[in-house]
Formats: sequence, C-alpha cells, structure tokens
Amino acid sequence: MSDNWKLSPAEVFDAGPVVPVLVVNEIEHAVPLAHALMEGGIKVLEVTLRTPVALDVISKIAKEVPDALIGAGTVTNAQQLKAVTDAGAKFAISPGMTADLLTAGQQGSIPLIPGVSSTSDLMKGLDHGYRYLKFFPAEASGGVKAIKSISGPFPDVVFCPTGGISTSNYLEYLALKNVRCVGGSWLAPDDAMAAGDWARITQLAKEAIAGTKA
Ligand SMILES: O=C(O)C(=O)C[C@H](O)[C@H](O)COP(=O)(O)O
Repeated sequence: MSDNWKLSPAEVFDAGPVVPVLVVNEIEHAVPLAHALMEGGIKVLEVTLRTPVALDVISKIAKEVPDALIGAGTVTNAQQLKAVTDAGAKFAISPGMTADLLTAGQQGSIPLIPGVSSTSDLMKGLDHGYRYLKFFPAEASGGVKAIKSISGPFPDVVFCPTGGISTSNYLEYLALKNVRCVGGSWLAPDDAMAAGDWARITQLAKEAIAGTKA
C-alpha cells in the first residue's frame, strides 16, 4: 500500500463481508439506495463508472450519506482515478490493472484495489506494493478452487472476488482464508433499481449479512 492513502485497503475489506456492485442510472436513486443498503447492514458501497451519472452519484452519497463507505468501481485509468477521488470516493476498485493505473494509485490519496485473474498480474501488483486485490471475473476464472490454489504460493495476498457471485456461492468464497469480502450485483438487481424497490434491496442486504453470521 501507499503512504499517501488516507485509509488502508484492509479497512475497506474489513468494512463488511459483502460489497454491492452498483450500476446507478438515475441520480435520484443515489441517496435512497445508499440508505436501503445501510438499513440492511451494508455500509461499503461500490458505484461503478458504467453510467453517465456515476461520478455525481458518488459525490452525492459522499456528501449526503457520510456514514457510508463510498467507493468507485470500474476505474480503469489514471484520469478516472483522479475523477473519482475528486468526487469524494473513499476507495477505488478496478477490474484489472495497467502499469499506469498502478503508479497513479500509489501517488493518489485513496486506496486502489486492482483486479487480477492470473498469477502473473498478481505478481505485477505485488511489485507495485498491492497486496489487497480484486479477483475478477471470479467464477469464470476458476472461482473458489483458483483462489484456494493461489494461497499456496501467495499466502499474504488478500482477495475480494467479484463476477458471478450470488447467494448460492458467496459463503464458499468467504470461507477461504485469503478472501476477506466478496462483491456482486446481486444485492441491487437492475429491476429493483429501476422500480425504486428499496425495501427489496434492504431485504437482500439483510439476508446476505445474516448468511455470513449463520
Ligand atoms: O464493473 C466493475 O468494476 C467490475 O469489475 C465488474 C463487477 O465487479 C462485476 O461485473 C460484478 O459481477 P456480477 O456480480 O456477476 O454482476
């Protein structure tokens, strides 16, 4: 990790076992969505840069829901890292890594969680000081078995897997010693978002958290 970071990536990973990967199309959804997830016991949120309003959503949640740990997802280059930092994101997650992004992350002020799906990328991340990584796309890249195997040669690397994770398999990932949290879009499905069905999102969050405690 970098000395410039205000928060450690460990603090992000420890903020909750499930990280909702959010695709927000309407700025008006930002605050009710954050409240719905928090009411369900989830305070760490990843708003992906997949929609035109994503930066505004991040900045609105940062200002109006200060208890949420708001982060940005789909951060794929240095310009985006700067933009999400300026918008108020407390951390940034990428589906992958480039040398440029890794360097920008070290120089930036918020923790960057780069994504890997191979041991070669993992080693590039380690060379730059990144030990907290996203494993993406988790299911398509070997899932639980792959992450378990990686813990052999790389026992100090900690993962947040995402991609293909759902209620049916998230606990298997969380049972791995090198997995601290898992991410997924299942916590805020597109249809519930479009309908503004915040009660359903609260319920999904509650169920996910309850599962981790059972
Ligand atoms: O947008 C990003 O930053 C990503 O890296 C990908 C997301 O984490 C996955 O797309 C979530 O996967 P699902 O839960 O299967 O929908």
